[in-house]
Amino acid sequence: MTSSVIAYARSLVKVYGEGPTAVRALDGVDVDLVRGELTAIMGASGSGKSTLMHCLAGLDKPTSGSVVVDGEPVSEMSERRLTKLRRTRVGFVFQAYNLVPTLTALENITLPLDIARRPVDADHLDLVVRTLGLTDRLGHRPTELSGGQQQRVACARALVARPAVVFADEPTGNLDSTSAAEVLGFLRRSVDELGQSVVMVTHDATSAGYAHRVLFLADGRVVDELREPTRAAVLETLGALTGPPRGSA
Ligand SMILES: Nc1ncnc2c1ncn2[C@@H]1O[C@H](COP(=O)(O)OP(=O)(O)OP(=O)(O)O)[C@@H](O)[C@H]1O
Repeated sequence: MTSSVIAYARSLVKVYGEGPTAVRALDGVDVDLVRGELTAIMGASGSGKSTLMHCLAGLDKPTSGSVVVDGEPVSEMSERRLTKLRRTRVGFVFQAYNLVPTLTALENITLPLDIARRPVDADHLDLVVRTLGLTDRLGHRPTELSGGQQQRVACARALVARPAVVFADEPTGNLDSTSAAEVLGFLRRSVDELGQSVVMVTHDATSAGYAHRVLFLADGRVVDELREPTRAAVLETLGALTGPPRGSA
């Protein structure tokens, strides 16, 4: 592994259930995630995208194989060490923003650090808040913010602790196209300007176009990848994997 790899998986297998009904969600995945890049994971429904992300992030245990994040052997960790890793070394953005409704945007952003009893680096907080365009929204509660603004708060919350990797699962799944473009633009800036490493699961070719690199899964395996993807190239690759794309004219 070179220092340009922030996280990797080797021979990763995840089987859900047992016997004849067992599902092999990951079937021997080898992947290197590059430091300071936005990596998108795409593939048909059921291809294993969420399972891969959850195993990489220490949210789910692989059946076999290994995961290393920022030099830490995630796949071998006890629950206790995993909890610590999730608090300090990885950040999460989910489709549902999962903000605490009674807290302001600023309080939501600093909550993980407060829970971990870690100090807030005011300069970094300021940079993250400015990068995400939230400077004049910090005193607002989630109900006073648009969906796009709430997801930007969730992104700021994931970024503020300077995690090794931010994992985003369909981060724009609930957003209209304008808000989605804003959130994706800010996620990309967090990579280009703050040096963050981000892994994002998405169904959407336009979203994948914001990534440096797209990995394509089929039947629990990485079957293709694109660097500096365009929407058209993503659609073409998906089409080759799953048949002609629908509504892609
Ligand atoms: N907890 C679980 N128990 C049993 N089977 C599961 C579980 N989680 C996922 N699976 C199965 O594993 C396979 C991969 O699921 P996964 O959610 O990783 O796919 P995905 O590509 O993220 O799909 P989608 O795009 O629909 O979210 C699917 O066949 C799914 O039904």
